[in-house]
Amino acid sequence: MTPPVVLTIAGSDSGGGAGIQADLKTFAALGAFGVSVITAVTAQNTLGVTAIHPIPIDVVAAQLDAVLDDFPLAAVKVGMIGDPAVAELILDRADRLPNLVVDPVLVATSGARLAETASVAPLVAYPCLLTPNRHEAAALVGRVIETAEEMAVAADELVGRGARAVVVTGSEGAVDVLRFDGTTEVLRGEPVRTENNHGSGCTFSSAIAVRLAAGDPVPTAVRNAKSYVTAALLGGRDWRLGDGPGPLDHFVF
Ligand SMILES: Nc1ncnc2c1ncn2[C@@H]1O[C@H](COP(=O)(O)OP(=O)(O)O)[C@@H](O)[C@H]1O
Ligand SMILES: Cc1ncc(COP(=O)(O)O)c(N)n1
Repeated sequence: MTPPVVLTIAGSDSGGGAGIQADLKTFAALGAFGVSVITAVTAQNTLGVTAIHPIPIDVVAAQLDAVLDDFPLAAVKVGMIGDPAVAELILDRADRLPNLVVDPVLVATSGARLAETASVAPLVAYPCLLTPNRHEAAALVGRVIETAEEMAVAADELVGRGARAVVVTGSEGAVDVLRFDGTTEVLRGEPVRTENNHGSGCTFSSAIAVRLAAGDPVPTAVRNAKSYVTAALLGGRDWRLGDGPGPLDHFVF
């Protein structure tokens, strides 16, 4: 059977654990056919980011149009965009981008700054499914977020700005908060004791996109994606693929 096509619009991670590389592995692992629009090339490994080269906007647009002109997209995941012009491009083509999941990538797990808050601002007001981690949600609402209650208030505020649904993720504690359709759901996962969490956010948002493409309602897609990330974190727990926080085992199944 022909698989559903899922698009990632994101940056390349030379270390293979996050960005486009994590997205395409997640798509393949969960049964989707992945296509990609690369917005930036990062020189990166498990220890950090040493260079960022944004792709010129006309080349980003050409990639997007090449994909749109030939593939029936079932869902789209947006990761690192780096430049407000890319956000504007996505908004301009948004009526052809179904099941839009936006991970407002601002800071890498290693702490390196990957984008300015202003670059994702135009997308935050679009009715997409937003997946900020606690720190990204804090940058978007302009205050520190620590507790699940604060995550819920921030998610509600971001829905108020136009998002269709918001999941604020809590990293190691494995507690995420979903705000959708007027209700708040606190998702309590199994906390995995691991150093290897590089790309967990990219993997989570990509898995949500695949599950939406498969027809899951939003809360089911988010729960299924969370189970997949937990399994991939468990699978890669003992891997030693670099001196810093390593990647997940995307093909754990
Ligand atoms: N150590 C962990 N154990 C269990 N779940 C985790 C762990 N680290 C991250 N997660 C989960 O991975 C998903 C991605 O979240 P997060 O790591 O916060 O994203 P980001 O990479 O953007 O910081 C969330 O569902 C979060 O709860
Ligand atoms: C190119 C690129 N995109 C995104 C991330 C965020 O990774 P994480 O999922 O660990 O927050 C990254 N480190 N590099």
